[in-house]
Amino acid sequence: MILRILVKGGRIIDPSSHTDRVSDLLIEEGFIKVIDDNIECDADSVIDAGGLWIVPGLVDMHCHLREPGYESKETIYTGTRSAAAGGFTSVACMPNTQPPIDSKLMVEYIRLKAEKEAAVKVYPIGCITKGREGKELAPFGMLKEAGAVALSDDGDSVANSRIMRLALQYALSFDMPIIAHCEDKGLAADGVINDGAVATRLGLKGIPAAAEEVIVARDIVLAASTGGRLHIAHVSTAGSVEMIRQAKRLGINVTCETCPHYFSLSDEMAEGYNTAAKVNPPLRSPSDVEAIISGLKDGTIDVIATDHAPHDLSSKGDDIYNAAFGISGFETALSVGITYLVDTDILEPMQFIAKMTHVPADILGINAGQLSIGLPADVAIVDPYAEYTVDTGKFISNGKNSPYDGMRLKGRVLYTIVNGRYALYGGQIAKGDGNDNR
Ligand SMILES: NC(=O)N[C@@H](CC(=O)O)C(=O)O
Repeated sequence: MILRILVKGGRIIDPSSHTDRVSDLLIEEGFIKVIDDNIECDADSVIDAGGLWIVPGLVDMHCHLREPGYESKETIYTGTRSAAAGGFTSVACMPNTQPPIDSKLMVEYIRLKAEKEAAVKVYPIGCITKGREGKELAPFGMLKEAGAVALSDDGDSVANSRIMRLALQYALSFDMPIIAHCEDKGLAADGVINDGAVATRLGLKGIPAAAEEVIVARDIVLAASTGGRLHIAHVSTAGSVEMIRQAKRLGINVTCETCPHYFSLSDEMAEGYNTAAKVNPPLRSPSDVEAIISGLKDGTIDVIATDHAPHDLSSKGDDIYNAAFGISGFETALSVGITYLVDTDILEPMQFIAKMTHVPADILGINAGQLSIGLPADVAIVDPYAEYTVDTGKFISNGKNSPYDGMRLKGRVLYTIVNGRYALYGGQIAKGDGNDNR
């Protein structure tokens, strides 16, 4: 096992300490030991990081690892290796598994399985309601005690406003955020792509922006009246961004995330009845994409999360009506951000990295997303200039469902270090104890 890793001459970007400078970083026995210019010492592994970014291991507050219940789509083993390939060192997984994560036992199951098999740190998110049925609150206190970091019925809204109100109130006692999937099922009906010109041209049933926005509005009202901690998941429309902007101005306790596909792709991707572009909420119009970008720029949108939603080939198929919603997102998230936000000068590297590191970590209340002396060494080393063509056949994830397949993107993760051990080395998933393939 490697005890010392010395990273030489990289651009250290640590938004939590407002650091952006070229320096060396020394990792010893799992922890960040020194960050300084010209560290001279013997090390078991030395990385020449000239021209590379050294960033805190990325934190994803919204992903689907599919275990238990949907192991043909993904497992904790494959999903966390896919996360490592994308530079993530901490991921929070959604509870829409089978059975759902709505009890102490289920949270413990995920944590034990992760302890044995995961390549990165896994933080379970518990259900808001028992069985995700929207009827009765799950036991928040027990979920928290077992290690759940947030609550969500993701995949569905809590349709009953009274239950949602109770959830926001009750979660306050445990200081847990409620992560809201905002979708009015009556309005979304059996739509498959965004309701708009593209849906009309293709003759497909649309999901209107209002399906998201009416629930965003409701949940903001409920957060205002309860003081509860509301985090709105996968924001996709201009109307949602504007409401959240106003809510923040009014001092309402709300944060939100968007996903790489909502700032880089529009509903035009559905052309050719492309099932890889079918996702919930759907890819929206170009003007929504613009609004998401301005929300990221002015800070209305706090977090970039992947909503990594892997599916097997048979769940996607060719029939857009029957295909499952979801995009396999871990392995393209960072490069989509570099290509569409940093390279285009919309965000500074520091602003961009903040939304994928300490900001989601702070919302979840986990000790991650920063490069500080004495903290566990969770680090990603990235070549921000490397261009490549996405080939989903090469994804580590079992989910090959990505609309970026064949696209040119910029930015590659070369090394991912978790607790001072390599999970990714030279772009390859590490074997054995994490340091065997050096
Ligand atoms: N985001 C998606 O398109 N899919 C999610 C669930 C969901 O949020 O609908 C999934 O679990 O596959």
